[in-house]
Amino acid sequence: MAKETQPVINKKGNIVEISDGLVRQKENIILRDVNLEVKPGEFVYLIGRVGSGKSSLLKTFYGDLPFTDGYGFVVGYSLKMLKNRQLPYLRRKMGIVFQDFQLLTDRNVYDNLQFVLKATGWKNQTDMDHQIRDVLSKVDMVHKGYKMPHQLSGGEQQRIGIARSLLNKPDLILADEPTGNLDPDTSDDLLELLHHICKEESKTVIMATHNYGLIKKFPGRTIRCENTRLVESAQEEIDFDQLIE
Ligand SMILES: Nc1ncnc2c1ncn2[C@@H]1O[C@H](COP(=O)(O)OP(=O)(O)OP(=O)(O)O)[C@@H](O)[C@H]1O
Repeated sequence: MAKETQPVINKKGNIVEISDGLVRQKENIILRDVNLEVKPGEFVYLIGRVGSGKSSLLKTFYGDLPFTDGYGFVVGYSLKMLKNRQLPYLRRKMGIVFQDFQLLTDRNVYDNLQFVLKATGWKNQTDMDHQIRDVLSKVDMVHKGYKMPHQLSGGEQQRIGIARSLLNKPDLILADEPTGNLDPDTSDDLLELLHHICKEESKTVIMATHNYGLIKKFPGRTIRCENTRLVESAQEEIDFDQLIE
């Protein structure tokens, strides 16, 4: 796959910028008047009640939902002008982490990672070996490459999910409820890892979560989806109890 060389930030220095945007699921408007600016290296939490639009917003960022109104810029791409053929390039610049890990169950960790590399155009075996080792070491799983997904704990599977998200050296990580299937201690470890990757690897992270305990433990910029709008306020002003479903 050819390299795309346009800068991942826009003229205002944002890696993500939406102004006057709409987020839709078919004919339904999920979020309106969406205004959001994210600088490289930020860690942003996206919160809100069930069905408030967190996943829809993330899907809009990775081109899974069309962006039809307003200005939308993500990692160098205009969301409005996005062509189908550009989707693989956009998605190479971002890593996506899902709640349910989404590992291929019929192959081991190494082959899961190699599958993604091959699908995104990597050919040289030595380069692939090196890259797989590198991402596994970032999540402290370098000796688990031979394991099948079912031989790993939930926390370990999510570490592999994060390793997979790092394979193409993305600038942005989108994590949709990444701790949703993990127990509290494992969730803490995972958040520590994501914050570490944000800081040490200079990645931008946008994470949707219901786990407000985690936000209190690992503070960060917090944006709410509320009544079809995005609302931002200082963390100490958020009444998390109001948000519990
Ligand atoms: N594939 C779809 N087709 C039509 N409507 C959808 C689809 N997926 C989600 N929706 C609707 O869009 C709205 C927002 O859903 P979304 O999944 O973005 O919310 P969420 O905040 O991520 O919720 P949760 O916390 O449960 O993950 C909901 O009303 C939902 O029913």
